[in-house]
Amino acid sequence: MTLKIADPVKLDLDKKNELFEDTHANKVFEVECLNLWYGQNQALKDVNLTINEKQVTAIIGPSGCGKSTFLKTLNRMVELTPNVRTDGEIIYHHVNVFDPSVNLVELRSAIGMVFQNPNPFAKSIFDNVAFGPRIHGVKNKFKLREIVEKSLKQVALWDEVKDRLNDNALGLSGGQQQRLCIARCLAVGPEVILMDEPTSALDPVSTAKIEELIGELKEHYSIVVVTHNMQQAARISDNTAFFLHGEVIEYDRTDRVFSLPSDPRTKDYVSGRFG
Ligand SMILES: Nc1ncnc2c1ncn2[C@@H]1O[C@H](COP(=O)(O)OP(=O)(O)OP(=O)(O)O)[C@@H](O)[C@H]1O
Repeated sequence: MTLKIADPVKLDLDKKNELFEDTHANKVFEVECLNLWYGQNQALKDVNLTINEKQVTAIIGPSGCGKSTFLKTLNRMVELTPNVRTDGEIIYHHVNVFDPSVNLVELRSAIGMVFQNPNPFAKSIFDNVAFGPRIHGVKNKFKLREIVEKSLKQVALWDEVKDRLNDNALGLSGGQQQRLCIARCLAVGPEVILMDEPTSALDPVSTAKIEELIGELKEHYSIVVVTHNMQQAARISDNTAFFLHGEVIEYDRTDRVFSLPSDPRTKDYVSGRFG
């Protein structure tokens, strides 16, 4: 783990967050000078950070600090909100995601998203998982069945639902519905999974299962997770970014953010003094 400058002794602490870089990890995103406005309201301010491949990156911070906005900007879902304006760059595979040539359907398949409240479609368990592949033109029923089985196995739901794949997904428990939504996301073969408070609507047992699943998924996927739960961030993430009023105050290895934060505002937040 090194910083991107030659002489750490001369490190300007204000710049440290922007320069944190794990030189052993490949980058999946390089976010540079990202600003975002909803109408007149600036929600992201000069965000600079790199997100590592096949690691879990946690985004923490008090309500309204821009966590969800940042997450939804990574696959441009934020643009579904009217009057959004951005500047800066998000480099993903050497391409700026804001480039007009970027195909948004492809971008959002490669960078999938799981939301706070499980949101399965009012369709069968099978059809929920097969939905994305069908949109992408997979028609062969054996191929679809293979994708559905693989995706449900990846989220450890297969054994619980294999005998009732035609039942309505809304009959599943909240925790099962959330695992189904993750399976639905995996079925289109993403590289990155964005999770917006994926366990905040779940009971402790279901939460533990999702946390365990996140630990397994990072072997194959890069995961960015917004969480209000600092213990959760500490348990599941490799790196943590602390946002405040739309700015990244601190970004570092999770153990350092929680045990040796460099900014007093991070220290106050992680020790529960505000937020
Ligand atoms: N659709 C929207 N239209 C206008 N302003 C918005 C919209 N969504 C968010 N904002 C504003 O952008 C800022 C950041 O909001 P955001 O939802 O990203 O914060 P957050 O950190 O995810 O909050 P929370 O933890 O409460 O979910 C806030 O000032 C919020 O009011």
